[in-house]
Amino acid sequence: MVILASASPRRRDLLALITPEFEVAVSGADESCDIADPRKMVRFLAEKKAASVAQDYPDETVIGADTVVEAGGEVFGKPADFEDARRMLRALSGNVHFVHTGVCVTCGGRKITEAFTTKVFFRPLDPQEIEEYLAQENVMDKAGAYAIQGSAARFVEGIEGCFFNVVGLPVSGLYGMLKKLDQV
Ligand SMILES: Cc1cn([C@H]2C[C@H](O)[C@@H](COP(=O)(O)OP(=O)(O)OP(=O)(O)O)O2)c(=O)[nH]c1=O
Repeated sequence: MVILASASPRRRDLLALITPEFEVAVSGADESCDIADPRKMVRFLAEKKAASVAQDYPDETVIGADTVVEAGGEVFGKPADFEDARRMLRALSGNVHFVHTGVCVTCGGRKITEAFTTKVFFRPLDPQEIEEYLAQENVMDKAGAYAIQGSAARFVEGIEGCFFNVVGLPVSGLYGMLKKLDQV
């Protein structure tokens, strides 16, 4: 059985594109981390989430993931509050940023961890549209304070890399990891 160690409804929908049958177990792992390098950070946190659920399901295939946004040398997780969200969107406006998702799959003592990166180009946003967007969409549970799958789509001029990685789970990358472990 495959177990998704995640409370994210987006990750649930994306994993369903790979396998129709899986269970969800929410990881109690705390997400604090003092690693500065974002790709190392997301790998570490993905491993932590998978490991905390694998304790209860040692013989199952457990998937953990973590997503952050890297912009101009800063790393953005989920915003702490509205002001933080505003600050993130202002930093992303008219700039290129990177979305990194770490994925860890554990399976009966075996473990694979990878980081996937997508480059995202935002057009310049005026302060009013940032306010309108923040009033309209719940961004508090989104890394970088936006959802590419929602109305922030209109901010995005283009991407390089996996779209689904930005939404929280690199579908083809995860498929490859599960295949290596003979789980698909
Ligand atoms: C950039 C971006 C992020 N996100 C989401 C994906 C992740 O759910 C979230 C980043 O937070 P995470 O801490 O990676 O994940 P989570 O807390 O939602 O879920 P869990 O730890 O239980 O697995 O941001 C989008 O949905 N769309 C986007 O465009």
